[in-house]
Amino acid sequence: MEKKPYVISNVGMTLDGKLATINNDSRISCEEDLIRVHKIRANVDGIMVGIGTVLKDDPRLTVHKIKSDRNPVRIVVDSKLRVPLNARVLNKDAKTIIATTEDSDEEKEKKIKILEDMGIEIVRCGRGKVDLKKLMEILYDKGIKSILLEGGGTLNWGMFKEGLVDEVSVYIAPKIFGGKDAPTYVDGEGFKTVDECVKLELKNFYRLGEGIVLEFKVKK
Ligand SMILES: NC(=O)C1=CN([C@@H]2O[C@H](COP(=O)(O)OP(=O)(O)OC[C@H]3O[C@@H](n4cnc5c(N)ncnc54)[C@H](O)[C@@H]3O)[C@@H](O)[C@H]2O)C=CC1
Ligand SMILES: Nc1nc(O)c(N)c(N[C@@H]2O[C@H](COP(=O)(O)O)[C@@H](O)[C@H]2O)n1
Repeated sequence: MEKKPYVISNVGMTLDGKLATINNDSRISCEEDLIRVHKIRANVDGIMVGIGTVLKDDPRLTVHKIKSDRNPVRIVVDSKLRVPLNARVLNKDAKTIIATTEDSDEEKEKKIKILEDMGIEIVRCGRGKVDLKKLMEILYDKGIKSILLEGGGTLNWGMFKEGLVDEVSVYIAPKIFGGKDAPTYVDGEGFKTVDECVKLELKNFYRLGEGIVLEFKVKK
């Protein structure tokens, strides 16, 4: 696939690979790591999350831990258009694109109109769930050449499965959350065999605050 943004997947996870506790407490990264993430945010064209993350964390998705004169475009992948109208990701601090499906009903069309009146751009691709490959092409054509993918586990799975991630950086905190239903770095259905899995090449690792950062390139 030629026309796609360069995608960096980043999370803060526990040693057991969790993104949050079973009660959705996702405070994993130390302050030093959040500053590292905001340095990446300041250098990409877009920050992308799934609607699950918006509903659970109500993130701002701006550069607010370091000084920066620009905010990337915020991209929310939201098949059923569940985004609350008072979500912080819809505020005026940065441009926001909501990616949803081409499926249509009266209620959805009404909500699209409200969101567009609020200045939110709506991109429609796919049926049932957002077609992530098509979305990448559309975003590239809009000038978004690099994206920081910030989860959660369901969207991460979709992006890895489609081969759309180029680089991985993870912060591993010295914590163990446990819980088979706690969100992990990559959820979804999972690959059935080792042959199918995503293969990575370790590029760098270092101590940061109380934890460790690992950086990989995705083998294509
Ligand atoms: N520690 C960390 O670094 C982070 C933690 N989190 C945590 O992750 C959890 C949220 O994760 P999830 O519930 O998995 O939600 P998610 O943020 O991955 O969003 C999933 C949603 O994405 C949408 N979607 C549309 N098309 C899709 C496609 N083709 N493939 C995949 N998804 C598609 C669907 O509407 C789906 O419900 C929260 O507990 C949050 O706190 C989230 C981000 C980072
Ligand atoms: N890197 C990282 N470490 C953690 O411990 C986290 N919980 C997250 N969460 C991601 O950051 C978003 C919050 O962004 P704002 O500070 O509100 O701008 C959250 O929605 C997750 O995508 N990340």
